Amino acid sequence: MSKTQVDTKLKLRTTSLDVTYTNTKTGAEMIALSDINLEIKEGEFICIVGPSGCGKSTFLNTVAGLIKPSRGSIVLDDEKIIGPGRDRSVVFQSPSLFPWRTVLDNVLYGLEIQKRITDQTRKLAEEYIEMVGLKGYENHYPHELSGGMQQRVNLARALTVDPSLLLLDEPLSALDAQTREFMQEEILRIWEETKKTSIFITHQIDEAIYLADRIFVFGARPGRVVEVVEVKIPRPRNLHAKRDPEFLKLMDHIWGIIEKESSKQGFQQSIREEG
Ligand SMILES: Nc1ncnc2c1ncn2[C@@H]1O[C@H](COP(=O)(O)OP(=O)(O)OP(=O)(O)O)[C@@H](O)[C@H]1O
Repeated sequence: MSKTQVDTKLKLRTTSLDVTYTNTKTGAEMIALSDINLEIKEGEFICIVGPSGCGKSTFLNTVAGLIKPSRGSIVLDDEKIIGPGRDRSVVFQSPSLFPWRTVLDNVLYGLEIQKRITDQTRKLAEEYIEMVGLKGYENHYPHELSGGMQQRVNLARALTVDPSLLLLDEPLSALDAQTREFMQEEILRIWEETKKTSIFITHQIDEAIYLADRIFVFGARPGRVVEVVEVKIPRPRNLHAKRDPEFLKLMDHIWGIIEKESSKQGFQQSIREEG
């Protein structure tokens, strides 16, 4: 899907969003997110980057409905988010598959708990298994699959329930570098096919630029959006896009922001090493 084909319908809006964690023993409060005001359009692929501990996962989990905001609101498809819902699927870093279930039964799990297994949804599950490149593995068990294949099963499970919004929290970070690059291409291909609005957290700036329409760069303590970077590299993209001069310019720009934020907050670790 080219940039111009992205529907302009508003998908998600956060308004004055704050999240504060309270230490249950001491009662001490820690502001994890402060005044997040964002808009995401239907069909957009959004990446979130930022220094470690800046609240990326907290943001995703709040959109997932797993964390309650201490102030502000999140509206998805014109409805305020008040808890988890079937309109959102989350893919975490580790595949979290049931070892005693086959690939097909793992993919069907989401539909099963939503009591939506029919001949039609079963067919849909099979189609997603094919889309993620696992046709022929339907009756295999997780231990018979590589890490990359397991994460594909996870992705197929998340897509099969047909969520309105796909939330991905560092889904590729457990993979080796080569598999990760391959999976980045696969994720783009699947996104081009499904056009699912997606929010994807990563520590790798190049991964964010490669995948995203826009990148939300978070700053730390308290977590907030310091810049929204638009990626104008044309789609469809392939790995050659990583050598595009615009790509390298964006890399430098985003590194600059993150390093500045990290040093402001006294983060001594090299963020470059993480990427
Ligand atoms: N359940 C919790 N209770 C208290 N503090 C928490 C809790 N979860 C996260 N935090 C704190 O909130 C801040 C933001 O954490 P979060 O995991 O959202 O950051 P992150 O940007 O996703 O980090 P990373 O990049 O290292 O995964 C951190 O200081 C973290 O220690």
